[in-house]
Amino acid sequence: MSHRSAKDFFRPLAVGAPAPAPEVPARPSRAIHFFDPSNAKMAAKVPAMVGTVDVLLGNLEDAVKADNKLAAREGLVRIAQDTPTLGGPDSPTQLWTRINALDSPWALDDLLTLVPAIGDRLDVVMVPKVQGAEDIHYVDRLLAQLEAKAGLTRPILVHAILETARGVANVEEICGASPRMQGLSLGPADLAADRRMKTTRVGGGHPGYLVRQDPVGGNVTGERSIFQQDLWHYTIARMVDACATHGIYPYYGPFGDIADVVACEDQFRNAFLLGCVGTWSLHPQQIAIANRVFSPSVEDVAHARRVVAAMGDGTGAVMLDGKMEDDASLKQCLVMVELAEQLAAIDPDLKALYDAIPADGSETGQEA
Ligand SMILES: CC(C)(COP(=O)(O)OP(=O)(O)OC[C@H]1O[C@@H](n2cnc3c(N)ncnc32)[C@H](O)[C@@H]1OP(=O)(O)O)[C@@H](O)C(=O)NCCC(=O)NCCSC(=O)C[C@H](O)C(=O)O
Ligand SMILES: [Mg+2]
Repeated sequence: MSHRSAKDFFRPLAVGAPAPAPEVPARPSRAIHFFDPSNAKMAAKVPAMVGTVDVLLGNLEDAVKADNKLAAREGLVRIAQDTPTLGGPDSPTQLWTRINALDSPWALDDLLTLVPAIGDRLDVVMVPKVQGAEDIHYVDRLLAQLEAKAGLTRPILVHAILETARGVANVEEICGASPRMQGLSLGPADLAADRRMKTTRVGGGHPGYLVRQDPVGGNVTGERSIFQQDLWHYTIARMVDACATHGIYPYYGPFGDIADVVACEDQFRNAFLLGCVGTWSLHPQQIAIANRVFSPSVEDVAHARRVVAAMGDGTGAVMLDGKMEDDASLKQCLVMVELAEQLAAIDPDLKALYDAIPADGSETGQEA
C-alpha cells in the first residue's frame, strides 16, 4: 500500500520534477535485451540493434565484473549519447538500464550519473532485489530530485525485479508504491538462492520437479509416465495478478541456457499465456524467440477477430464452431486484438501477416 494519500499520489515528489503519468505508456516490450556496456564487443553491436528489438537495457548490475562497474556506467552514457535514435518517446527501441542493488556501493552513483547525462532518453530504470515499497519510495524521491535538477520534462519509469522471498511476499505493495512503476520481472536465479531452492540454474525448469503417474495395477516398479512441472508457475502467477491489479506490466526474466532454444521458447510461452507481456534476452539469438512468442499468432488474431465480429454489441451469447462465446470470451479476444494492433504499428512484418487475415477472420495458414 502506498503511504501517500490519493490526492498526492500524482503530484511530483520534488519541486520542478515532471508530473507522474496517470497511465503506464503501452509500448511494446517483448524482448528486453541485456548488454554489458563495458564489453566492447557487445557495445559495438548496440547502435545497429536499434529498431530490431523493443528494449535495449544497459546492465550495470550482476554479470558486470566489480572492476568494470565504472566502465559500464560511463559506457552506457557514451552509447546513449552516440546513438541519438535510441530511447525516448519517439524511438522504436526504448532505452532501459538495470542499476546496481540499492545496498551496493554503486547504486547511488549510477543514478547521479545517468539521470543528468541521459535522463531525457532513459525510459525505464530497472531496480534489482526490491524487497518492499520502501525501496521504490527511495528511488522515486531520488529520481524526482534528479529530474528537477536536470530540467527533465518526462518522468523516468521504474521496473522492479522480484528476486527475494520478501519481495514476493510484498509484491502487491511494490507494484502500487509509485505511479512511476512500469512493471515487474522475475529474477529466478537470485530468488532461488534467497529461497534456498536446491537448483543451480538461471531460470527454466528442473527434471527433478515432477509428478509421476500412479502405479498401474498397483505395480510401483512398473513403467510410469512422469510430467515435469514448472518451478516458476506460482511466482509468475502472483506477479501477473499484482501487476494487473495496479495497471503495470509483468515480464518473465532470464533464461540462462542460451543453447537450449526449445526450452527457452517453452518458458517464454508459459509466461505469455499466463499474462506476461515480454521477457529478457541475454543473447542476440533470444530476441527472435521473444518476438515470436510475445506476438499473438495469426491463428489467434483471426479467431479473436471472428469472435469480436460475431459478438456484435458485445453482450449476450453466440455459438461459433460449436463453442459458446460471450462477454468474457470477447474480453479475452479484445486483449489479443489490441495487442496485435499495437505490435502491427511498430512491426511491418507482423502488420503484413495480420493484414492478410481475411475480413471474415478465416485463417491464412501463415504463422506469426
Ligand atoms: C551469455 C554470454 C556470456 C555469451 O557470450 P559469448 O560467449 O560471447 O556468446 P557468443 O560467442 O555466442 O556471441 C556471439 C556474438 O554476439 C555478441 N553478444 C553476445 N551476447 C550479446 C548481447 N547480450 N548483446 C549484444 N551482443 C552480444 C558476442 O560479443 C559475439 O560477438 P562477435 O564475437 O563480434 O561475433 C553473453 O551473451 C552475455 O554476457 N549476455 C548477457 C548476460 C547478462 O546480461 N546477464 C545478466 C542478466 S541475468 C541475471 O542477472 C539473473 C537475474 O537477475 C536473476 O536473479 O535471475
Ligand atoms: Mg538477479
